Amino acid sequence: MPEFDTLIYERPEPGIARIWLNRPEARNAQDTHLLYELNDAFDAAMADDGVKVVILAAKGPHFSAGHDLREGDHRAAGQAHKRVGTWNADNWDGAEAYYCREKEIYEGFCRRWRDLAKPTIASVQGKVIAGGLMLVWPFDFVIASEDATFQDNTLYMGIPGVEYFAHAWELGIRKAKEFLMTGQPITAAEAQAAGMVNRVVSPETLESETLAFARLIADKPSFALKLAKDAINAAFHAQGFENVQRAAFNAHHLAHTHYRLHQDGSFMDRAFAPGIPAKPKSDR
Ligand SMILES: C/C=C/C(=O)SCCNC(=O)CCNC(=O)[C@H](O)C(C)(C)COP(=O)(O)OP(=O)(O)OC[C@H]1O[C@@H](n2cnc3c(N)ncnc32)[C@H](O)[C@@H]1OP(=O)(O)O
Repeated sequence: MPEFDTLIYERPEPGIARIWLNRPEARNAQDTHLLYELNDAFDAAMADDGVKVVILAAKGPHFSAGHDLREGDHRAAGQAHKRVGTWNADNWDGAEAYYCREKEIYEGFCRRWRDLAKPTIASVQGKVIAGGLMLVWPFDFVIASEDATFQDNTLYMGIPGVEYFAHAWELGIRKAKEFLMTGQPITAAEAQAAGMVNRVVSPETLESETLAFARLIADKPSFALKLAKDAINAAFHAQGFENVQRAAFNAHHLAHTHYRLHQDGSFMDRAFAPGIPAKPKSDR
């Protein structure tokens, strides 16, 4: 099995791969290393002909607390990975490198994961906050425990939503506006009613119910699964998701730049508005 620092990769049953986010001590906050490892883990599952469906689950009480707010040095993190493809990853004096880094590890990975060639299932408990949504929304199915809540609190930071801007597709236009502009969490039951979650199960049965759901997928022919997924994902394109995503990502970075300019003029590593504490709480 592939080995990772921040993930556990396993094959619990024939046809099924399961990736665990494994930073419970940081509530599965996503640092750069975790995101690149997660991308590599999905690659491993795609390359394995024995895998027909992939589960993304999380260790600990909460699925994900979003971006790692302690990873202050984006410059070092970006340069350490240096996969920022066709963009200039070194120009940190303006907006370019910051934009390009987020384009790759947030928007880019999410769009890629949404279109992975095999079906994917997010298995979710506890809190899913801001960037945590980007480890749920790109995947084909969401099985949520009754205690799961979902929240985009980025407006508190002066940012108009997480980088993967699927709110309207996940919740519908009116609920998406409420979700985004009030910044309040919604429950698993509310998320299911809005169409964002497939099934809500008890915390005790989340793992077994997710596996049972995965079996329903894994007993189908892999090529038919691939074709079905691609056909339904074509709806994103037909509905203009790509254009909305581009516009929203650019607005996201306009907001980053706005707040950086409004602080003390030092550019990088001050992504968040004054008043957001080093360890923000979701109710702020
Ligand atoms: C565009 C922006 C996108 C984003 O995603 S920005 C990030 C948005 N996320 C948040 O605002 C969530 C912040 N975290 C919380 O609100 C809480 O945490 C939780 C509700 C998720 C969990 O609360 P509890 O179970 O009481 O744990 P705890 O004592 O607050 O945290 C345990 C350890 O986890 C670290 N941690 C939590 N969230 C993050 C994070 N987002 N980035 C980095 N570390 C995080 C803490 O610092 C602490 O660590 P230590 O035990 O060493 O003090």
